[in-house]
Amino acid sequence: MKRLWPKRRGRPQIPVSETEKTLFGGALRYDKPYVQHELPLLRLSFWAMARELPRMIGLVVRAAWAVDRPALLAVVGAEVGIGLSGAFGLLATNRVLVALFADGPTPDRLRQALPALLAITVVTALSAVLAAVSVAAAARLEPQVEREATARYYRLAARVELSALEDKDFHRKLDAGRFGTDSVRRMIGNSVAVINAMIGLIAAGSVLTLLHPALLPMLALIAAPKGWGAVRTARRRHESIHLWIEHRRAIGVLTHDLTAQHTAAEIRAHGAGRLLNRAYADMSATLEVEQKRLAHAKGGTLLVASGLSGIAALGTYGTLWALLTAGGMPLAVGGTAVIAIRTASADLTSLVLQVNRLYEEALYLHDLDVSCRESAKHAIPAGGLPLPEPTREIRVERLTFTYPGNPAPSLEDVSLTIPAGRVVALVGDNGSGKTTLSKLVTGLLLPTSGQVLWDGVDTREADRDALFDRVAILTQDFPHWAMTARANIYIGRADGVPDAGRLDRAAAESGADEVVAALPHGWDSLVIKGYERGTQVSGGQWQKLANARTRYREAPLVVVDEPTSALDPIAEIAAFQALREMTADGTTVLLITHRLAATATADVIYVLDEGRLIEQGDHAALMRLPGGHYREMYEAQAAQYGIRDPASAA
Ligand SMILES: Nc1ncnc2c1ncn2[C@@H]1O[C@H](COP(=O)(O)OP(=O)(O)OP(=O)(O)O)[C@@H](O)[C@H]1O
Repeated sequence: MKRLWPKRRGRPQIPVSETEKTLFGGALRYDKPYVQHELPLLRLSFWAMARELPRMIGLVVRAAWAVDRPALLAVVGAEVGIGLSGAFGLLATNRVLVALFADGPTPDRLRQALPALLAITVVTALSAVLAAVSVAAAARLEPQVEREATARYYRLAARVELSALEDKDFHRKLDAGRFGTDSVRRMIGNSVAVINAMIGLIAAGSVLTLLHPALLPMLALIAAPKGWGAVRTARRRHESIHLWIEHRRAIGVLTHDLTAQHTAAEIRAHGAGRLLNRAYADMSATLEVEQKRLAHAKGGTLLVASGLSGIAALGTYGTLWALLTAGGMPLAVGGTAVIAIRTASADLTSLVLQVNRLYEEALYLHDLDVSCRESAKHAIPAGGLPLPEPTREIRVERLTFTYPGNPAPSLEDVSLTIPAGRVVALVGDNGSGKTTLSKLVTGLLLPTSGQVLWDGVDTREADRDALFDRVAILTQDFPHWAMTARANIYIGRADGVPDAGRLDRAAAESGADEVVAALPHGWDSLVIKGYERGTQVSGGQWQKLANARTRYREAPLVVVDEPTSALDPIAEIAAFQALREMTADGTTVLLITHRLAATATADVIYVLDEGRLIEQGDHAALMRLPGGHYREMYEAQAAQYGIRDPASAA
């Protein structure tokens, strides 16, 4: 059968159905980091894999040692015990056979065999107890190792600089790490199986060598084809999974859309459901062909492996026969040898399989390691210069910022001042740099050149945690936390003690109180559908909850990016009025909006265009600028309502 994945010649193409071409413009390829593992894994020879074995087991042992030494020692101790019991059991079996095949009356021979039989019973029972100890200790280790690895990964990920997250390469590495957290757990089971098979093999091999030195190479001949078959089948399966993974994903995307809520209307009214169902039938038929191919290939490989193994077994048993008939080996020893050969060949096959799996998991574990190291390298530093209390002004000086990988800067040579206790508005066309500027002001991004100074303290050198503590943000795409309405507000100051009075105030000021009053379980309602106490809230209601969250933070600088985009006209007017009122206690409001009626009352308005600051002043001053961009934008909006601003008449 034609290889789908020719050795060392890159990635072949799988058939692309008409459906995929129509719906996805071709095969749906993952942009995921684990694709990078396909080739190294498949190119690695079995022997290279075996050489890697100690390092891989070392990784797991170190992780386990760090979280639960007693459990690790219990697993290792039990596995060694099981191996030794196996060897002892084989020797005892030999004794039994020697006694049974000896001359003399049967009752005497049985009496002779009795001590060895009792020893076998004890050893078998001990082995069972040790196996239970190993399973229990491994089960205790697995979740701990996984938890520790996962917690470390997410702890580090949550501290990464925002600019690093914008870097595609870093993001890939970070993303790849997620798959490694599962691998650590799975590697414990694999490592235990590898240790178990190795000890069993050494024990059976030693006993065989003791019985007759010619038997050990025979054993290798029996086991080798089975090992080859196992690796070949596993590798072929692995190739297939990676090669077809996007295809399966595409099928998943289709079937998910068929039952999703947000597609339900068009699935029915536009007939999209018929198209998706046809697409499912088409794509799953292609996949079925691959599954059949795999099954045939597996059958063929198993047949060849079993045939070769059978020939080797025939040779081995022939040798045994020759040794027995030539009188070079007693019959009892021959019997023990047969048992030892069967045990050892099962251990060898299992060893090959488990090493194969271990290697695959180790690749993902390596990703986790890289991801954690890179995250630590790009972490927001702890500590730094303290900020004067209270903040009087934030100054932006000759600020330029370029996103990683972007050819041009998103902000260029921008200088402006944000005085405390004022409403400062940022306006400009889409993509002019307003959101980016707000992220630099709040220390979420650091300048490429120039500086942002909080009362003279550069955000690069400031204690960033202290800086974040003074900021509340409401982004355009604010998070819809899948929690209760109450938790959606409390998370606004997640490290503080929940304060019910503050929550009530924030809710009243933002209109969230009315939203919550209408929810079936009030503040305890889950604002996600599909769960008990769950309910769906509208876009505008979400925005009120998010507004409340920002207010609950009670931070001296509030940055709001299109805070009213989903609100009805009355709620919008109230929201802008409430923002204005926030300045009464000295809070600074940095307002980003395209609703220019709202910026008319701002103390200062900065107009950005293609990353540059082009105009500044209050509404009246900007409306007096002939041919000004602000004036042009304002008049365009006002014209929709047939309004003429008195300031522009000047
Ligand atoms: N994460 C990012 N990675 C790369 N480029 C970005 C990123 N975010 C924004 N940009 C680019 O930076 C420029 C400024 O974007 P920004 O979001 O700051 O504009 P904006 O004025 O807030 O736009 P809008 O009014 O549409 O919200 C745009 O050209 C945008 O494509």
